[in-house]
Amino acid sequence: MKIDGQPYRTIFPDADGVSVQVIDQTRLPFAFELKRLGSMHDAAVAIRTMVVRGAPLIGVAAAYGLALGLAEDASDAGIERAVAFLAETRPTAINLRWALDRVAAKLRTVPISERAAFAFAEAGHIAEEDVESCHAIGMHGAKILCEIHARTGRTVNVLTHCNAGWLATVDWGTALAPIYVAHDAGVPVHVFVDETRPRNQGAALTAFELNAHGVPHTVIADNAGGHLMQHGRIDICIVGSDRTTASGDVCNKIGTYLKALAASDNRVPFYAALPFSTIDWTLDDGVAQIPIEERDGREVSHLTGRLPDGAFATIEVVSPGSPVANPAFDVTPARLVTGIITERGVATASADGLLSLYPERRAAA
Ligand SMILES: CSC[C@@H](O)[C@@H](O)C(=O)COP(=O)(O)O
Repeated sequence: MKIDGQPYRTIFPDADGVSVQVIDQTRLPFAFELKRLGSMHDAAVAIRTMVVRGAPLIGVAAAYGLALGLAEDASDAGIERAVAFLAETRPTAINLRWALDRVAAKLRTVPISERAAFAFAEAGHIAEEDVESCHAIGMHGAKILCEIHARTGRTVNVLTHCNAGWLATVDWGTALAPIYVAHDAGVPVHVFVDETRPRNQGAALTAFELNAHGVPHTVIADNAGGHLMQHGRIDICIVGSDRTTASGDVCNKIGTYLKALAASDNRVPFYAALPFSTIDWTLDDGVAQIPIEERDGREVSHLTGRLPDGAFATIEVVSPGSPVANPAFDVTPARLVTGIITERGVATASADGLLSLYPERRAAA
């Protein structure tokens, strides 16, 4: 994706060859700044504080974090310690654990002196694969948008929640990739962007991306989606996922479930777009089994933004002393999901649907 005409990825190796650069997402949309991650500790802090966020991106960041950790201690015990340390930075997105396990498994047969460099290269491979997967998701998902346009003959109105765009991945995005592909192909698309309280990833990040790419969009309060659906103003919902069960339950940013309920009530198709690295084949009941991250209540009680003089400021918005709770994700059961868009195509949200795209998982299932 391009910012002011210059192509960017959200994470890339630094010119020094031993560290990585990331786009600092805590500064967007008001400042576009890069941040250097030079150690495993830097990577862990960046993931925890959401300098980098979005399931596929934190997987890649964790893989680079592991490589940086091995530069300090590449022993078997060092690998285990680094994996445990990075894995607990954010509990819900399975991509993080998946990326760490993939790198760690390959490292076992690599001589200790070569492990850090091997892991750094492997993190790069994961990043490349993510770009390919997300582009393929875009191609498959764009067909659905083209069909809607062909049927209705007018602009396709998409509702999305949180940020599942290129900022949440290495490039392209998941839920937004079909929108970019369709828009670039000349299909008229307009996106209703849920602001996505408490951290406002929709208002800040999705709107920033769509602006940068010239995709028509409108930011709405989180509670507006149901009303728009009742009045026929949404043709399709597309969201991302942080963890998808083998049975097709989709865990995504808090509030996604309510959008799926409204979509079901109004017969609006509801799709989740995700790469294979987001599927947790060990789970079959998302509500019961997926760990939901509980974040700091300050994200609910306070808001950060820009003052008229350009300075960043954090203000309190909740009655002082009132308790707050901040579950960061919720689970949308498969029965509310029309389809799952992956790099291999579109499947029904069910065990059979996912296995039809990933037949190699049949034996394990
Ligand atoms: C392609 S990203 C899918 C999800 O990671 C995205 O929708 C989301 O919920 C991100 O949550 P975040 O808490 O900002 O990391």
